[in-house]
Amino acid sequence: MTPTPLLPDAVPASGDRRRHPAPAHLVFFHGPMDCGKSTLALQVDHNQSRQGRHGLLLTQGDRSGTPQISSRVGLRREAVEVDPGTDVRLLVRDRWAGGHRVDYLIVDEAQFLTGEQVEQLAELVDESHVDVYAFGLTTDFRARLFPGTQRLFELADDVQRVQVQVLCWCGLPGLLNARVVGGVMVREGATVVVADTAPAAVPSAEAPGDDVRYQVLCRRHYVRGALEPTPTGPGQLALR
Ligand SMILES: Nc1ncnc2c1ncn2[C@@H]1O[C@H](COP(=O)(O)OP(=O)(O)O)[C@@H](O)[C@H]1O
Ligand SMILES: Cc1cn([C@H]2C[C@H](O)[C@@H](COP(=O)(O)O)O2)c(=O)[nH]c1=O
Repeated sequence: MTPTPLLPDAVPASGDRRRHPAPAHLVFFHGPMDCGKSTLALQVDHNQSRQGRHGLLLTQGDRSGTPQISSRVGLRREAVEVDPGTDVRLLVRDRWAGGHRVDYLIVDEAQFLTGEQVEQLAELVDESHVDVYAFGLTTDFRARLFPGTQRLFELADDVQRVQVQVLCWCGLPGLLNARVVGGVMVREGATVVVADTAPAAVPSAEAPGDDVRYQVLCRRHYVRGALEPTPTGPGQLALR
């Protein structure tokens, strides 16, 4: 953890402790792609702001290509884009310096945070009484924890798997994100390649000109690399 906390000597009226006497929390909601994380992020923001609390929305590499939190349900809200060099404590402090309240943070695409940024979030919770609600992928296309996710698992007060099930093509719950490049499932490449689950053409630095998409699979079909059954592949059909 960083030993030099950016303690807000003059925390503005953000933490009205009479109305919110409970300690602040770092909560992490996680799941595979398309399980409703961004939708939930916007719902949490909506419910918090209805209480008169003031939130700051952060994201990184939203699929829309713009600084916003966008849900496939159709909801979207403007957000502040962060990158691996952003000190989230300074972001909040700058808001306070500008006279804005920040009672809570909504952090979408939290899997892309660095471990240090997760520690900064924990510091905001513990030292400045800012609630943090983070939303992100559990694992990458190699079925390994993202670094930000791992640190959130380690530090969050509360870790919750998003309840909505994404279904593999076989009907079982989908847990793992397959990356599909040019129609083929790949297991090597850059950790971060922003793209959707819908089959749309997205230029990729690692495979220029190829379409990149993701498909959520159950573990068995992820391990076997079975994107879907094909009429010419009885072995794949037999997997069902
Ligand atoms: N037309 C629709 N009607 C109802 N629900 C939808 C529709 N389109 C998408 N969804 C829901 O939105 C979910 C994806 O939400 P989203 O917040 O974009 O996911 P994530 O951020 O986890 O990738 C889907 O699992 C599905 O439940
Ligand atoms: C598995 C995996 C995903 N990504 C990218 C793809 C999308 O842009 C986001 C996840 O978006 P969602 O809101 O959860 O649908 O992450 C990646 O860069 N690397 C991966 O391994």
